[in-house]
Amino acid sequence: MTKERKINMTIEKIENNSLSPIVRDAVQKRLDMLTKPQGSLGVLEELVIRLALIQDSVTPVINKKYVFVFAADHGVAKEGVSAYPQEVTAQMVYNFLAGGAAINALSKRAGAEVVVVDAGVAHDFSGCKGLIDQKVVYGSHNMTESPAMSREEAIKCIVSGIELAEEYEKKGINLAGVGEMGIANTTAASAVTAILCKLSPTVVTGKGTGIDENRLEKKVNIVKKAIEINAPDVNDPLDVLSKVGGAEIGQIAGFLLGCAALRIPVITDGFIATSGALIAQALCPALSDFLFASHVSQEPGHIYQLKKLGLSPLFDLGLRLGEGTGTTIAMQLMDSALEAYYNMASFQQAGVSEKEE
Ligand SMILES: O=C(O)c1ccc[n+]([C@@H]2O[C@H](COP(=O)([O-])O)[C@@H](O)[C@H]2O)c1
Ligand SMILES: Cc1cc2nc[nH]c2cc1C
Repeated sequence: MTKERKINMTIEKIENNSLSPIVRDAVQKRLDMLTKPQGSLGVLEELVIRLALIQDSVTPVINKKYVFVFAADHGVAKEGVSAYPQEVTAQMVYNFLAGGAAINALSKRAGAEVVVVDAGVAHDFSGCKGLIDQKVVYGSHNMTESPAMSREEAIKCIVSGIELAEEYEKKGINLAGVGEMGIANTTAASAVTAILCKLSPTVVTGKGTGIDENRLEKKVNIVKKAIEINAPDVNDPLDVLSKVGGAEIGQIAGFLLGCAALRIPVITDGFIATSGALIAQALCPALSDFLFASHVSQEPGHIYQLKKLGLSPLFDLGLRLGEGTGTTIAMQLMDSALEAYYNMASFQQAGVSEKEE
């Protein structure tokens, strides 16, 4: 099967995944029987309903969670757009594998396994244990000089992401989180967001790992230059991905599509992961039905991305780390929602009087 065919078949599968009104009504009915004023568990009730709809079951299950950290480098790092040097990407990959990063600590609390994916790091990891090798590029090209990737590489990224979701479905995954690592990737995410949300780079570009005002001004100009030079076609998500995206953004987009096709609920993290979601949504608008947003990032463009996706973030904790950190906290909220759904007594069981008409 050609790679294009694989992508199209995945999109068709998502479009054919219906969300059953019968499941929705049954879950709502059960929630309303529990000993609480109707609707009083707020967003937790919505989480139960959405999980049930996605899994197409009135008894949704979350007992096999994974967080996928997609890592890649970006040629545009040469333009001085990040507060940290490019080699930090590979160094952090080793840190993830050794268990020393924030995502390792937080995933443990959430009961999720961390999966580290080399989507396009500019480093040779051969012989490195525990790393999933899906390297499409040794770092992207500097997008102020040429397209970040070729169209073929962008397509390869999407397909690798889809296939990863398929592989983990076989392992029984029933909740996924996506995160990333890549020095300078907020520059790529800003360009993708400016184009797909039709906003100025000035509005969506932020300080990433913590650059000062002076460098922020330069970063905005770099994003503008990359868009000017490459002229990505807003109606062609693969063109946008190849010209101003990056390998981790592309693999995240593919992974989200793969999860949606297989009815695996999936949570997106911060600004970069969500730029992958924008590419995926542009390829398949029905994607959002299968996607959750964990938090709202400090990056100014994140709220616009979430608006475009039609998703409400679950919390705002001032996070701007990435790695999938927000998704682990969202997983715990989902666990709480299901605990209430399965373990509360009904009005009848507890002998509590129901609402007066
Ligand atoms: O998730 C976010 O919203 C987020 C916001 C700012 C920075 N990051 C992380 O910081 C790195 C990119 O920042 P920068 O300044 O190098 O473009 C990359 O590794 C991301 O995981 C992540
Ligand atoms: C240390 C460090 C850790 C990160 N994790 C995600 N992005 C990061 C960027 C830096 C610089």
